[in-house]
Amino acid sequence: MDTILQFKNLNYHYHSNNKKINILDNVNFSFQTGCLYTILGPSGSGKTTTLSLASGLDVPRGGYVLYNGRDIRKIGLDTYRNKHVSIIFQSYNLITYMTALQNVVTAMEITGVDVKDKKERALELLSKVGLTEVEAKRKVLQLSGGQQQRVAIARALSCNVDLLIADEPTGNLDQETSMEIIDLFKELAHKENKCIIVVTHSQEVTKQSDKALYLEKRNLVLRQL
Ligand SMILES: Nc1ncnc2c1ncn2[C@@H]1O[C@H](COP(=O)(O)OP(=O)(O)OP(=O)(O)O)[C@@H](O)[C@H]1O
Repeated sequence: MDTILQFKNLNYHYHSNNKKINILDNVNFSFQTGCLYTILGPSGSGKTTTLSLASGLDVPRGGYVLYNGRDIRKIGLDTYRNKHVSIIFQSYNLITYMTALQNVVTAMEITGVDVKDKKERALELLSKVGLTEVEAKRKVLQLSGGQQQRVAIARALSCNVDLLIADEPTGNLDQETSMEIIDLFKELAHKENKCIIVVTHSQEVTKQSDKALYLEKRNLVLRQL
């Protein structure tokens, strides 16, 4: 296991009514490949902020986010988001008038991934996440919530990244389907050496992760599982 993502003296605050509100205060943590992490914490504690910083959607007020030892601002936030990290959302964010297959192929075209036969690669990824070819060729709205989240995961995998970041990926799913999605994340971490970071409110999801982090007093604390 190698360190892929590192928070170094990370600070984040915002101003409200001329008052400085601290969200993250000197956070230091290293995330490794081959590991599924969950981040838990009360509403408003800064979980989404943490994911936004990790995925380069926002920049810290102080400190660094390092990807393979390099400050992501030096890599360039657009390049980082395009080539090194994929984000999975609770609401899937798929293009609903397209098929599952078209969604994955379109993502590959946008990120400019270097694959000869994009359709074949997309079908392979959709099969890996548990969708049949018939399901892959259905419009996404004709798929269940769990199947749509699988499409979102296949899309995230299509740009060959080793770092997947998911914000409440099972928030819209029932318990059984949530566990299936978490099993899939675990498999990707353990068999394909991905680093997967999942924000969740669910204790059940947390129990399935390799390492559980809790946002407490503006810091990330490792919790015993
Ligand atoms: N730039 C900003 N301006 C104003 N408020 C902000 C800003 N950034 C974050 N906040 C506030 O900081 C707090 C932390 O937000 P964040 O969304 O990260 O929390 P969370 O733990 O993900 O919450 P939830 O579980 O409800 O999604 C919230 O109260 C949010 O409104």
